Amino acid sequence: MVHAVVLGAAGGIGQPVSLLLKTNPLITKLSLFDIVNTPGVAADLSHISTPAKVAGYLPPDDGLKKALEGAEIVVIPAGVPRKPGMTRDDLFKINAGIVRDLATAIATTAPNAFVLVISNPVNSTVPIVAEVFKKHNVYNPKRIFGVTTLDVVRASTFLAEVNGDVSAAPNVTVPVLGGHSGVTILPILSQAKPSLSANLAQTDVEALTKRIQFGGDEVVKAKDGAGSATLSMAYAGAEFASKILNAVKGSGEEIVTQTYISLEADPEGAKKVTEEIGTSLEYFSVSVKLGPNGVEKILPIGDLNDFEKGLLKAAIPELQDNIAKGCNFITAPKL
Ligand SMILES: NC(=O)C1=CN([C@@H]2O[C@H](COP(=O)(O)OP(=O)(O)OC[C@H]3O[C@@H](n4cnc5c(N)ncnc54)[C@H](O)[C@@H]3O)[C@@H](O)[C@H]2O)C=CC1
Ligand SMILES: O=C([O-])CC(=O)C(=O)O
Repeated sequence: MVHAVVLGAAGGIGQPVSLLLKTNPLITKLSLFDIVNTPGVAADLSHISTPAKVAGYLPPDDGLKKALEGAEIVVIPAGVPRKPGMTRDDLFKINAGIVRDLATAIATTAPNAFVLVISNPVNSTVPIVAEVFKKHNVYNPKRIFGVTTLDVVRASTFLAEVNGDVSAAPNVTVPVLGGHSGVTILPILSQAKPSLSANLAQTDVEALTKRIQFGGDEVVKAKDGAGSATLSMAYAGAEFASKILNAVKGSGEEIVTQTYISLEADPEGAKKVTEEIGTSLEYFSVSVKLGPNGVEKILPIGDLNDFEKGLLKAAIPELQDNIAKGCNFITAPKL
């Protein structure tokens, strides 16, 4: 019996992610909120013969509060996407306020829900959600996640392609750490499983790294003004939600994934990661073990080669700026 909510459910990601959540047998109630079109999306999905009972909500008559009542997992793809020439940080102006307002509603109506933040810039929007929760005295860093699964999905696909066997992609894993924008995305290809093809030259590794870091731009360019990744993001978002739900269910299997979180989620694990990074960062996409309460353990980064150490060093200034910008938006808002 799980009540899942999608905020921004009528959008390019919102619709397909709602579809995929409707097919998750663990979800028994699916509430869809957006500023437009949710009654139609909900009516459409409600004809699918899976357990979840679907309802659509709009802002009038306290729709957001009604959608969130009793929510156990909230997925947030609300906000504007990029157009060619824009960075994710350029979305901050519009999306920061949207995410703040939605986080306020969650903090007051469903403070114990798992919150999965998709809206960009993720490096800043996750700190925004966390600061709003702190303000309402309901902060639990184990339950607030930046969804970076698309980077992980891309890494598997692109590496399988480079290794010459795309069909192997489902069994290829690459930890992707750091953040979710350009140089802050850190694919740790030296830890890929199965390991990189031995005849891959360093120039190929660098090209592959760049492709994973800028995979979002590839889609923005191909869509040519019509938005950014939606379908692959919906797949990734539903995969991540399913990992959380399986961990909550306590299936017994070990669930490890990467996600952008506050390192406060596991102070013991964070100590080691901070030592490995060499700088104290409040938020970082790390490998985590998930459990019934969300983040159970932050896992160490592990060995990096010199190229990866260089990537990590290059990611830190942008991450620091993005984190500070998100936190300050709530703690020191400009008048
Ligand atoms: N984390 C990640 O890996 C990825 C993140 N994204 C981000 O996801 C976000 C959404 O992208 P798309 O779905 O393509 O955009 P979209 O424009 O197609 O959909 C966004 C939806 O949000 C709704 N919305 C706007 N303000 C709202 C509010 N206050 N409350 C509820 N809903 C509201 C809109 O009405 C629209 O339906 C963007 O910020 C994009 O950059 C996109 C791809 C990957
Ligand atoms: O590139 C974008 O703006 C959307 C996104 O985050 C991604 O596809 O990774």
